[in-house]
Amino acid sequence: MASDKPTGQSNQPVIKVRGLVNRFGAHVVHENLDLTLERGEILGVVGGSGTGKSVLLRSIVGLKRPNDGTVEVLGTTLNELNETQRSQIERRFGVLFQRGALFSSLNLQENIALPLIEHAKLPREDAEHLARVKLSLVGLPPQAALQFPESLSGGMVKRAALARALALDPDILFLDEPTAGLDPIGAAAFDQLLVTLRDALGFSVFLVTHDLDTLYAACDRVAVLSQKRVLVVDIIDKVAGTDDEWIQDYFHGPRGRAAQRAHTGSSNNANVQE
Ligand SMILES: Nc1ncnc2c1ncn2[C@@H]1O[C@H](COP(=O)(O)OP(=O)(O)OP(=O)(O)O)[C@@H](O)[C@H]1O
Repeated sequence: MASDKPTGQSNQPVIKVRGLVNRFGAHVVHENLDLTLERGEILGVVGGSGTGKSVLLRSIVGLKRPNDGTVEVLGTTLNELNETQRSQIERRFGVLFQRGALFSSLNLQENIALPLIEHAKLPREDAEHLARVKLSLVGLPPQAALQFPESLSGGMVKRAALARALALDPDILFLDEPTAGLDPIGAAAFDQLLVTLRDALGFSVFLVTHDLDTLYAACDRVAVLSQKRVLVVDIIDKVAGTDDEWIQDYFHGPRGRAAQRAHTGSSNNANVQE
């Protein structure tokens, strides 16, 4: 289970989604969806394929305009903002998408320096120096700075993409399937890195995942998307106990049981005997 949350400057939630509606033509993806991300927490967002996890993430970061409802971020309601105000808020986000994280024609140092040059207007030399600091923060060796994405393993690419998402010291980190495509050891190392960085830097995390190990290892709370809304959001043990077919299959199928055993260090039999 993740370690204790760091104490934030305020107890206000960092994201408040209320009454969210998203549609594509006649297809309703979200209907009156409510969700809150508390300051300093890692919130895992799960649900069956097509339940709208990515659309929810995109609605919050401003890539999809909701059809109705409000998204409040860091105390500000997004749909009341003009373009300049919106881009100021968006600078406080770090986003790591499943695909297309890095530019293949730039080495890692240049990739991570880019937002620092474009948004923070740093001179190239300073930006690249900071980029090397970020790369070491995510556990990459100094020589990785001059390597190109295609020469790296999947795990190194994810770390580099995380370094880029952290370039502007975000308040909120959005991750879409960060451990997809990683082997179990690489995925576990990424989960641990995420918790360590959150503890050290104090950001809040909105994490879309299918990875049960990530839910157990890194998330403070878990939100389940189903029936066009958030069906339940709570600590993982309570979510796993919810009376719902998808939740029971997901958390108590063979993979769910294995993930639970790996993270509690006890078997279900031991629990039954208690
Ligand atoms: N740009 C779009 N145009 C039309 N329909 C879309 C668009 N983006 C998403 N959808 C639809 O919205 C629904 C939710 O998509 P979304 O990608 O958010 O699901 P998801 O829960 O992230 O799924 P998965 O776990 O498979 O990644 C799907 O039915 C999808 O086809």
